[in-house]
Amino acid sequence: MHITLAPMEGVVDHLMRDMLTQVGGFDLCVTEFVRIVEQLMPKHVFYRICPELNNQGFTPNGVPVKVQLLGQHADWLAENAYRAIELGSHGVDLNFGCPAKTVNKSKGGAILLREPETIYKIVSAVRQAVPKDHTVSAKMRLGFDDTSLAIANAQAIADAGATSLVIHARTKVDGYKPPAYWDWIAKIKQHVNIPIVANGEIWNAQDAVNCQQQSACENIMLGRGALAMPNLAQVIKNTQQHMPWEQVKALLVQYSGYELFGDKGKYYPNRVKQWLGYLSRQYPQAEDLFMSIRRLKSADEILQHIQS
Ligand SMILES: Cc1cc2nc3c(=O)[nH]c(=O)nc-3n(C[C@H](O)[C@H](O)[C@H](O)COP(=O)(O)O)c2cc1C
Repeated sequence: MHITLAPMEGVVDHLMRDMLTQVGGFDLCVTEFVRIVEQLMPKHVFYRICPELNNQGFTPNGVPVKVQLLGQHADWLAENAYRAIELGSHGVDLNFGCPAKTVNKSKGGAILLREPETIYKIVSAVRQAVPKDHTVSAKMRLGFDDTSLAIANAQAIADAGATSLVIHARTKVDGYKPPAYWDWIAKIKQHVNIPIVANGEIWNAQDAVNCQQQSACENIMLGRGALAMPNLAQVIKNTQQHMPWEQVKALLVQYSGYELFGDKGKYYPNRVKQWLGYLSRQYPQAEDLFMSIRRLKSADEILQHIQS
């Protein structure tokens, strides 16, 4: 079984990737998306989203990292994909799943699932630009409004030459509301001939087994579940016990003590809060901590509070 750590804008940054891959069980990470407009993005944008590019695209303990791109302009996505590879990304991933209004308004993310032909154009252009020895993967939801184009979109991605496809088994309209429709992935799988990775709503080992069975996929991607239980990949792969709270707290201190964006540090307390929100699903102590820091604004105050 191959387990990928999901891209999660606003919380799965390079430090989170470092911590979770050290805890172990992950074979691949995908970055938060780089939003591509009509330009070749400056190199510093790629290094900011993916500092692992300074380490040949690996996390400190050697797990490969793949840069994710989001946008609607095939040619610009292709140029930027080439740049990501040149800088050291292990393949590139294309985001056809983001539900954010701002992103969808500018025709990026899940809204493209209304237009399989545009998706085909994007994936083909990127495939042509990226050297053959690098993978081009895509990540999609089951659709925007409904599942009527799910198979057409997956076929467009496969026909355009993508190496693999991650399917988050819900439509944009479903949002993040349970359940995830894993059986839909199995349906799609019958119509495409590239490897598929199943994603959505895996919170424990039993969910992983159910997902694998219903989706007919061996390989999975973990997002919120891995934030709620930092050793979830190990629980699933190597039947580890759940990580005790004391260990989780040590990771929290590490994460909280890190000035992620330097002078743009205002983003950083939000990341800690967001992570605590996910941890609250598994650890009551996290919920208490979240309640006590939720009004705090500065990184220092939050760190002191978490350490106390
Ligand atoms: C806060 C948040 C940010 C996300 N950011 C991204 C992103 O940048 N790119 C992407 O493809 N998916 C993104 N996703 C979707 C996740 O990668 C994943 O598909 C989704 O959370 C379902 O998996 P899960 O149930 O394991 O969390 C995001 C999800 C959340 C909750």
